[in-house]
Amino acid sequence: MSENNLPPVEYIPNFLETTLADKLYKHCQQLAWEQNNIRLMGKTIPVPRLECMYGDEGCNYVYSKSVLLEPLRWTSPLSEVRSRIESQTGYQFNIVLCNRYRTGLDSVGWHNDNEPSMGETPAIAEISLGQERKFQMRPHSGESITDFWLEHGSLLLMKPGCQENWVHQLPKTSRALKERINLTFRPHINGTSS
Ligand SMILES: O=C(O)CCC(=O)C(=O)O
Ligand SMILES: [Fe+2]
Repeated sequence: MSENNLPPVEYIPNFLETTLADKLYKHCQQLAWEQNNIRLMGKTIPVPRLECMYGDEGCNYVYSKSVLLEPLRWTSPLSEVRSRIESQTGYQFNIVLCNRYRTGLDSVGWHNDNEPSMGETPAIAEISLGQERKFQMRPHSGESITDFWLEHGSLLLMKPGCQENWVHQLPKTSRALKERINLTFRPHINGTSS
């Protein structure tokens, strides 16, 4: 794959109208946020953000081989936004992994989302709420970085092929930033398509 290729994503600013995005943001601030830890070389390291997961029953999710997330039951607002994303993108999602970046120092490092529980070549859809943040993508074996600025109410759709060939991150910044909440809708092989 050429390094000059652009990542297979679709970015839709204002996917949610501002009043709906504001309402959803307020709702998401009340979700069951947790501080998780990963185990790395015998050490326990707190992940630099808060997390929680909602979804269909039985759709457990494991990442970094050490964090097990069990889905809480869909709330109505999360379920409504899932339906809206499904009907506009044509992809199906069984879980939503939610991230809360409290300040610019909260982040997620370079990675791809390739957990086997998502099945082969998954599409992942991300809704951003609150503080706009820089999100970066680069080819797995390449240096050229594409920056996206993810705005309040936007949708970033990572299409099939993205997780296989690209990595992404939300870098830390020392700028004084407010909080951002991100909702990542994912498929799950144990999910029932409805
Ligand atoms: O917050 C973001 O935009 C990225 C989150 C992410 O990459 C993930 O949850 O796997
Ligand atoms: Fe990710």
